[in-house]
Amino acid sequence: MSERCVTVQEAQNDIRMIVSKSRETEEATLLEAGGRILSENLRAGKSSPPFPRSPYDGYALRAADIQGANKKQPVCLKVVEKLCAGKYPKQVIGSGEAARIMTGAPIPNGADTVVKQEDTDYGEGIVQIYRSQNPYDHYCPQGEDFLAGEKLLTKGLRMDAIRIGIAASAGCDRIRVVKKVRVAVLTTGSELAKPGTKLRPGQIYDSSLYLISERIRELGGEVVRMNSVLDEPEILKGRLREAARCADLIVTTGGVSVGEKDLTRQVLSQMGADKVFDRVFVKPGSPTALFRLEETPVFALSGNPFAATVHMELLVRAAIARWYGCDELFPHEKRGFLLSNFGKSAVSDRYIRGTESGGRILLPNGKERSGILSSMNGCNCLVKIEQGRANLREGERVCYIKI
Ligand SMILES: Nc1nc2c(c(=O)[nH]1)N[C@H]1C(S)=C(S)[C@@H](COP(=O)(O)OP(=O)(O)OC[C@H]3O[C@@H](n4cnc5c(N)ncnc54)[C@H](O)[C@@H]3O)O[C@H]1N2
Ligand code: MOO
Repeated sequence: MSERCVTVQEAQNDIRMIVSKSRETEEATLLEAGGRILSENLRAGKSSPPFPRSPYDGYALRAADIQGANKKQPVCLKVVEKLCAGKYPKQVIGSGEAARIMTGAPIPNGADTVVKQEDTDYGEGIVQIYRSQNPYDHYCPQGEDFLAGEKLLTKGLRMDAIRIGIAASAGCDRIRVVKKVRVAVLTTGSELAKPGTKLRPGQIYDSSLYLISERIRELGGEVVRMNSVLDEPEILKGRLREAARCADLIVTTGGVSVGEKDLTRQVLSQMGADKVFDRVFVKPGSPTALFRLEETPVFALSGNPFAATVHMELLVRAAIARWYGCDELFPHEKRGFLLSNFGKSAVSDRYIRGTESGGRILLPNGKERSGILSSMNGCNCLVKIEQGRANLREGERVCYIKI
């Protein structure tokens, strides 16, 4: 069968076609909701604040009563009630009256403004007011934050601290979320050693297993299998079969190049997996392939940890975004400026590591080969160097994706 080499955009279109949006939802308490994806719109049951409230410690009164008041000619009002936060007013404020009020307490009917206590003599029975105010100055109306029935959060949004706070402010203690996508991560390579063990000659520590698994969790997935697999076809087959039984997506690394022990494609084909594409026209990680094993998408990433990271962000993340119907997770391109020069050109688009702040991107000095991971420390974006562009200088415009 002929080789299918796709651009990143074509690969992302393929992913949209083969990964279906999950319909499975569950309930999560607000304490469990961080990072989860809302599966239905969240509407306010009640207005917030539920009553007009005081933004200051002071006196609630009628603005008409204090017109022209100042320190030399104060207005005296009778204090008819004291209202702390949590109390509900019993009195209606009439002309010539005021209520002592604390921040957060309901403003009583009849009053239309609150004068800060610093602008009074702090009187208890009678208070002197030293300033004039307009109606609804220093006044938080009912529903100032949101009204009952208002849509506060749209389905497909990812819950973060602010959104959890918004849900809580609307009185929700549980929200409906999309069930977590279950992902199996298999790294392949007979040279891979488990961190914490002693390296034998020829071995290298398996960084990608931990890197990819943690990234899946950061993106809201559940890692259901984490296996490091020897370059042995039968072992790999067994692991892939198990993974297909329990996972919605499978991510493998290594074994996709042309070497004698590069078995991943071969094994997947022997298992009857359908090939979606063989290669991506991009550097690094051009040997990245996508298969479908019994309907489960299998992302076969290349072994070099940085190349695996690039395709984790461009492709696996696109799949997770699709699964959740969450556009915020999708690796959208943004535009920025380089703060460093970049010398290499490429026959295809190339992604390099960078650190972005305010649209300005610093590149680490050297150490950018796809097997090098340590210089990723502190990086927060992947910068796209378009095919044919060479000798990029500081100040040039580039596209990047945030990670
Ligand atoms: N003759 C050719 N050789 C290679 C080509 C080519 O076109 N012709 N392509 C190169 C490119 S580009 C890449 S990318 C790699 C992809 O190779 P594989 O995906 O088969 O990856 P491996 O050979 O298994 O590993 C590559 C490299 O990364 C190390 N590795 C692998 N897994 C891990 C891990 N989990 N943690 C840390 N390091 C890992 C591995 O030891 C190798 O050094 O092929 C090129 N070759
Ligand atoms: O595509 Mo590879 O990661 O450049 O060596």
